[in-house]
Amino acid sequence: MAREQLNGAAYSWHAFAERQDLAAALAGHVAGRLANAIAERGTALLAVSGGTTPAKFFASLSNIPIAWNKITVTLVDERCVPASSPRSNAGLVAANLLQNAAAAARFVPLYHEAASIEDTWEADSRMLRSLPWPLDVVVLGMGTDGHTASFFPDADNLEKLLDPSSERVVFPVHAASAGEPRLTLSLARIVRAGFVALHIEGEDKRNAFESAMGSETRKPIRAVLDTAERPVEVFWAP
Ligand SMILES: O=C(O)[C@H](O)[C@@H](O)[C@H](O)[C@H](O)COP(=O)(O)O
Repeated sequence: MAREQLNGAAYSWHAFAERQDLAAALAGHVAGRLANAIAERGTALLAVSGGTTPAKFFASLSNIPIAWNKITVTLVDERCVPASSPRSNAGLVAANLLQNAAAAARFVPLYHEAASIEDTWEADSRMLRSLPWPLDVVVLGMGTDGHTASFFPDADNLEKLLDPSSERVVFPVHAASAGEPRLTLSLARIVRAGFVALHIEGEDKRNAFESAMGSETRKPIRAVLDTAERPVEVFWAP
């Protein structure tokens, strides 16, 4: 687990030969952090990303016997679609993580089918503020464009999304590259987590990550690494 220092970005690189091995190892790290949080403060707050990468990790984590009834799970970001949509991160989490032992966890979604994304945003801000912040664990994904969460490079409010001093919990995101309108946790909430993991798979994403570490143009994933209160733990498999 070499600690890499590329142009000042502090992170630990955990490489695995097989994606299933990564899933089991990441699940073990996350479960351990959640159990520690419960021991320390009687509860734990976990935020996970969606997309196509995390399903194996979710399945591994769902089977680990920790005190899931004391854990709140929420999302790093969400597509503004019904939970029944195949694009829904809430639907992905329900089908893959909130199963087995983890079925006892409390899940708090970001998106509710409301009149507008802004209505959802306001409602979510009030509801999400009541969660037991700070995050104990956050698991991020990344796109080959260097986005993470819904911090898309073409987002119309990217500066606000990446403001480390923001008091906002959640922001609406409109970005042509995002597909649907999104809701995303603010960078400020993500970087204060006790454990920040980045889960990426494939050569394209490894190249994109290394490019973001060395690039003059500051990609969103680099903004997270630069402002995280602890080195980000990167989990990668080919
Ligand atoms: O809602 C989402 O899409 C995610 O939260 C997003 O940040 C994701 O982690 C990356 O886009 C990678 O997605 P893949 O795992 O599909 O490559």
